[in-house]
Amino acid sequence: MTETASGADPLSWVREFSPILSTLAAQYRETTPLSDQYVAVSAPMTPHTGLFVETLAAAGATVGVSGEPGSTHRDVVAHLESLPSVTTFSTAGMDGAELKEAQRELLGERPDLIADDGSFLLSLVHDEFPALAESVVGGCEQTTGGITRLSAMDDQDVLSFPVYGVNETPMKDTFDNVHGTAESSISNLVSITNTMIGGKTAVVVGYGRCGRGIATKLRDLGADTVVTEVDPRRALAAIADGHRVTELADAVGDADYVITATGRYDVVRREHLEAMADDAILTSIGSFIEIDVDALATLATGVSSPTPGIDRYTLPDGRTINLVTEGKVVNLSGPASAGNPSEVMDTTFAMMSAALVDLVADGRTLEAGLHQVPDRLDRRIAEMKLDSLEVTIDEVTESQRSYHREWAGHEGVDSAEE
Ligand SMILES: NC(=O)c1ccc[n+]([C@@H]2O[C@H](COP(=O)([O-])OP(=O)(O)OC[C@H]3O[C@@H](n4cnc5c(N)ncnc54)[C@H](O)[C@@H]3O)[C@@H](O)[C@H]2O)c1
Repeated sequence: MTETASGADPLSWVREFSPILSTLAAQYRETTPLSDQYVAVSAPMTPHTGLFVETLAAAGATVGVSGEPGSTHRDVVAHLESLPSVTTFSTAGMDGAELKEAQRELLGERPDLIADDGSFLLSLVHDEFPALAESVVGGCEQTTGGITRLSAMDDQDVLSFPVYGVNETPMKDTFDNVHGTAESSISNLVSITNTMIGGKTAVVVGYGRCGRGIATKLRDLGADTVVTEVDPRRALAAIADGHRVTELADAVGDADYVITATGRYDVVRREHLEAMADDAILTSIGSFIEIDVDALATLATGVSSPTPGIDRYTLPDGRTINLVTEGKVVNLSGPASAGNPSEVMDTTFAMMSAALVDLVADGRTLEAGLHQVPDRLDRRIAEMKLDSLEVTIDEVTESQRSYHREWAGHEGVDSAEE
C-alpha cells in the first residue's frame, strides 16, 4: 500500500478533492454539534476515513476508530493519533480476530454514536454488549453488506437504537455504488494485473448497483460482458442493457476475468473453481466473503505469487487461477489501493457526518430501528456538491407544484403517453 513520505500530511491530497467535508468541518467548528459525544468509527483506515474523522473532531466529538484487515494506511493511523481528541484502536496487519478484539476495546469507551462500514460495530454491540447498546444514541451505516445485516436485525426487532441507512440515500446509491466503486475497482484490477480489458471476456457476478456500474464500464472498455444473477428482474435488466446472462457454472469456462459484486457468502464455490478457464483472473469488489478461498486452497496443488497482489493457484490438471488481493475487495486491498475516488467519498462521508449530527439534533426523537436518511439531508449534500462544481440547475415553478398537488378537477386525459 503506497503511503506518503514520513512527516507529510497523508490527507492533503484527498483534502483537495473533498470540498464538502471541508465546508462541513468549517461550519461544525463554529457550532460544535457533536460536543460531549463519543463517536466510534469503523471503516477502512484510508485517507478518506481520516478526513471523516477530522470532520467529526471539528464538530467537537471525541472519536475512536478501528479499521478492517488489509486496508489500513499506517500514515493515516499516525496522523489520527496526533489529533488530541482521536484514538485509533487497530493497526496495519491485524488479522480478523485481532481486529475484533480491537473493536471490543473501542466499544469499551462506551460510545454515544456509531459510524459503521459493514455493520461490524453495530452487530457486535448488540451481540456482546446489550446493556451498552441501550445507552447508544444512534448510528449510521454506509455499505450494502451492512444494511443487509441491519435489515435482518430490524426485522427481528433487536436494534436498541436508531440507525440511519446512509447506503440507501440517492446520493450514495447513484454515485458511490455505481460510479465510484466501478471506476476504482476496474482501475485497481488493471493496475494490479497489468492486463488489458479490451477484447477480453469479463464475467460480472451480481447485477446490483455496483455490478451494473462495473459491467457497463467494462463493456465501454471493449470487454465482452457476461452477467450472472439470482434475481430475475436484475437478470432481465442486464439483458436489456446488452450483456449476456447465464449461470455462473456455464460462464466461468470462457472467462478472462470473474468479478464478484454481490455482498453474499460463498458465491464462487468449488464447482465454479473446477470449471474455471485456465489463467482466469478472479477478484471481488463486494466483500471478502464472496469467493471460497479455502476451497481454492484445498483444490490447488501449489500457489505462487507472480506479482504483488496476485496469488496464482495451480490445479491438479495444470490449469491456474489468479486470485487478486486474496479475495478481499480489490479497490481497497491492493498494494497501491486507496478505495473509491476522493470526490465520491467526500459526499458519502459528508452524508455520514450529517446523519450523525441529525441524530443528536435538538428535539430529535427517533425510534429504535433502521431509518432512511431524511431527504432534506441528501438534497443538502447534493446542493453543496453542485455549488462546489459551480453548477446551477432549474427550480420547480409554483404552477408545477400546484398542478401536482391538486388531485381533483384535472381536464383531459392524464396518461403516461400524453
Ligand atoms: N468495494 C467498494 O468500494 C464497494 C462500494 C460499494 C459497495 N460495495 C459492496 O458491493 C456489494 C454489492 O453492493 P450493491 O450495492 O451492488 O448491492 P445490491 O444489493 O444492489 O446488488 C447485489 C446483487 O447481487 C445479486 N446476487 C446475490 N447473490 C448472488 C449470487 N449468488 N449470484 C449472482 N448474483 C447474486 C443480487 O440479486 C443483487 O442484484 C456489497 O457487498 C457492498 O457492500 C463495495
